[in-house]
Amino acid sequence: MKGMKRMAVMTKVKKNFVSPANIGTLEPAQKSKKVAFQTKELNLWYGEDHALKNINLDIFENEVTAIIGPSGCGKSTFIKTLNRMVELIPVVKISGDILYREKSILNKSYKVEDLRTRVGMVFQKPNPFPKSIYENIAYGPKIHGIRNKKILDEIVEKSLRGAAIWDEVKDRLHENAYGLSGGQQQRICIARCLAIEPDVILMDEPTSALDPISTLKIEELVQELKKDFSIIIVTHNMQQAARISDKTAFFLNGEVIEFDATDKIFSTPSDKRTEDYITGRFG
Ligand SMILES: Nc1ncnc2c1ncn2[C@@H]1O[C@H](COP(=O)(O)OP(=O)(O)OP(=O)(O)O)[C@@H](O)[C@H]1O
Repeated sequence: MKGMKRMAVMTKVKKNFVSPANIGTLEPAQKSKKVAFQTKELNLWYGEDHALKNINLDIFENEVTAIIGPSGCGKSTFIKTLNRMVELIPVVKISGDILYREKSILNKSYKVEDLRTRVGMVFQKPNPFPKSIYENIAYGPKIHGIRNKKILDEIVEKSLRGAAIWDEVKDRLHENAYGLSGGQQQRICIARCLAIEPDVILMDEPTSALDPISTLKIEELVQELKKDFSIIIVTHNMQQAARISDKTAFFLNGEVIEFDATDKIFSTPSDKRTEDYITGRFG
């Protein structure tokens, strides 16, 4: 299975947390990184409401990209365009383009099912299925036709290890996931996402419903996961963006005001509006 190596790396959740003082020190490898997503003059309307305006962003692989901005500025809308979830809303109109691994996902011939196996999503509120922990993780692979119990067992273990929750649940795999704490449920949702072996993980405020310790665990996990995945995280928490992201995009009224290395955004932003937002003068 091609995820074996990837999963082996993911089993170690390191504790070498990036402190705000040394964030964003971009390694030389950065220059050779590939672009996972690229949006070109992306516009989106909900009926008459122009929610995204001329968005041009490059999302690099093996990086954490934080999307910040005040409520209603289009952050969730933006990430939901990347897995085409937004098109479930009938009034939505889109112009421009979104390239995933250099192919237009807005092209009618691009199958949304293919996209969703490459681009996983974790939501604000943990949303496990009302099933056992095991079934939550095995669900996606089963849908993709994997029936062999031994292979499913391996995927479940690797995914739970990858989401840094194996040790906590290994003895209760057949208990209902609803019996776990909110923070554990969120890591189950991340494990469920890993089980389909995505390439990109979209996270929409994944820690906003969690206590500080669970939040820290998810933040550490994100740092570990970026070795194998590209992560895009919407957050209202400035410290979180500063702690865990490599790049930050500041959205305001549907526009990207500034997109840069996170240390630059948080130390010397180019735009006064970015500075006002990150220093809490508005939003
Ligand atoms: N399903 C929808 N139908 C119509 N308008 C919508 C819909 N979803 C979002 N909008 C509008 O699009 C704009 C952007 O909303 P979005 O949820 O993307 O913002 P956000 O930055 O994620 O906000 P928050 O931080 O509060 O979650 C808002 O004006 C919102 O009212």
